[in-house]
Amino acid sequence: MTDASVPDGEFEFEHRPDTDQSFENALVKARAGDRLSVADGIELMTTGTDRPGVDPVRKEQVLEAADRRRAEMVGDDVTFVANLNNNVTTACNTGCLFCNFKNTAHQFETGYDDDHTGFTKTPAESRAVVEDALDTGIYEVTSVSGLHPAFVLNEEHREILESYDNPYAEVDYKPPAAYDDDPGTYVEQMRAMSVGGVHLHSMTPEEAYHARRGTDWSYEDVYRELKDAGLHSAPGTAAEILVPEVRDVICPGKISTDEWVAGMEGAIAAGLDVTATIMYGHVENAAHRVMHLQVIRDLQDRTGGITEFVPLSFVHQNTPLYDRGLVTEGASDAEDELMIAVSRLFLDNVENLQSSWVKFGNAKGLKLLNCGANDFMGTILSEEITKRAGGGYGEYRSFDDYVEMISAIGRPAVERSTDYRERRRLDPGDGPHGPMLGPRADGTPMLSDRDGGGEPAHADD
Ligand SMILES: C[S@@+](CC[C@H](N)C(=O)[O-])C[C@H]1O[C@@H](n2cnc3c(N)ncnc32)[C@H](O)[C@@H]1O
Ligand SMILES: Nc1c(NC[C@H](O)[C@H](O)[C@H](O)CO)[nH]c(=O)[nH]c1=O
Ligand SMILES: N[C@@H](Cc1ccc(O)cc1)C(=O)O
Ligand code: SF4
Repeated sequence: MTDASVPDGEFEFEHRPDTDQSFENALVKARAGDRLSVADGIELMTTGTDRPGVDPVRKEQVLEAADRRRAEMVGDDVTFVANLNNNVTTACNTGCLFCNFKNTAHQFETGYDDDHTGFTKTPAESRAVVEDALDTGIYEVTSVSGLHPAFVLNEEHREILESYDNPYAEVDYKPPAAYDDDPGTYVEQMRAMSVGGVHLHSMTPEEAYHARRGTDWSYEDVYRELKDAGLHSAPGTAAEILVPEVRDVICPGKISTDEWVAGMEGAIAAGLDVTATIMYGHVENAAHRVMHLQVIRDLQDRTGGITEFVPLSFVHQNTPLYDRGLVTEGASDAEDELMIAVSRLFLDNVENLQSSWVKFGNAKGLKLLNCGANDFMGTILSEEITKRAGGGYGEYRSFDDYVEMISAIGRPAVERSTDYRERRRLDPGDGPHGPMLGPRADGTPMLSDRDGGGEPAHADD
């Protein structure tokens, strides 16, 4: 398999999917549950490096092996969480070429005239959003945001940044007075969102980097302070592809692979669970995907702190990568299936593998639950990242949608906590369904008057 979405001859990567392993050997190891090498993983991801394109028979063999491994590792339950996404701000100067979530920060400055689609919430506004959602029964709030130049960890951090001669140029800092809306400090946002016993899942390694920029503070210290302010676990986005030659193309302004790993280790050392992600289907090839999986597996060997792995399929429509002709499309169905399957087979130390209905839609999202995935994400209630990138699968799934879809593939539907330790099996014959694990949840359907977003909630759509 080549990197199909890349226009011919565009990138001369050092790492290419050629190996000295054979597909058959790799498949034998995968079926036996032996630990796979990167060369093995590349064979499975490509269905053989000795032939062009995906071989449909071999692909089915890989998917079947992964589905079996899923059943052995975690059983048949399909889990999901009652959660809310709350993005604090879209202001960001990092300039990732795959991202249309952000708006450059100067557009938020007082006196900027042209219209823009961005927003910044004060801590009080964030709290109000979480408060409302708590009444619907959510267990978790997930909060990921742009790196607003006025955002700082705490007042001590602000003083340090203000002591620079030219803080905007040197450490991407401008005081709140320069902007229409003030995000406050990260600590204030954590305090605001961790209201009423909700589980707060926030602060990606990229955001943690921003929360310590211009200081010599460790990631562990920063995450400890955030934890004291109410943070419970950290999302492992900003991972994208953890191979430098790919980051150089798609996100040259972002933290490096090593920095991402250091951030995750800091969060885990501070006592937080973390998730891990890969964002694939753009300029990278199958070798990069498997190299990324090895970074994750090594991190998990050292820490055991990763609760789930989330393959995020690149949504290309409204992104600079697409506009500039650097990619022509996202991943194919076969690439999505193999990404999930090889993640299950390669990551022998990560229990939970998420199928993201936001990225894949219902039909493919369900299919992937038979290719190695065991988790079907969360209700989320609102979504900005995929929507702004041009994705059309909506912003919400109800518990009834979940039970209907998961039952349709013959699997038990299970409400979970963020850390997967609390679980509640739902009885398909006993609807209407609502959450029970959240601090204010009592089984009432979350938003009974809303539909499932951008597409009907049928397993066969
Ligand atoms: C939008 S950022 C917000 C948090 C923070 N700024 C960061 O970079 O971690 C969260 C993640 O969304 C994902 N993302 C952004 N644009 C995407 C796209 N077009 N398709 C798929 N995933 C995307 C990336 O994996 C990114 O790390
Ligand atoms: N895959 C996507 C997620 N996943 C995160 C989950 O919703 C949940 O927060 C996590 O499993 C921890 O419990 N969130 C998105 O907004 N978009 C996705 O594509
Ligand atoms: N916010 C990310 C997805 C995500 C969030 C939290 C996680 O723990 C994992 C993945 C996106 O939509 O692209
Ligand atoms: S992915 Fe995150 S860091 Fe990169 S531009 Fe988007 S919001 Fe900013």
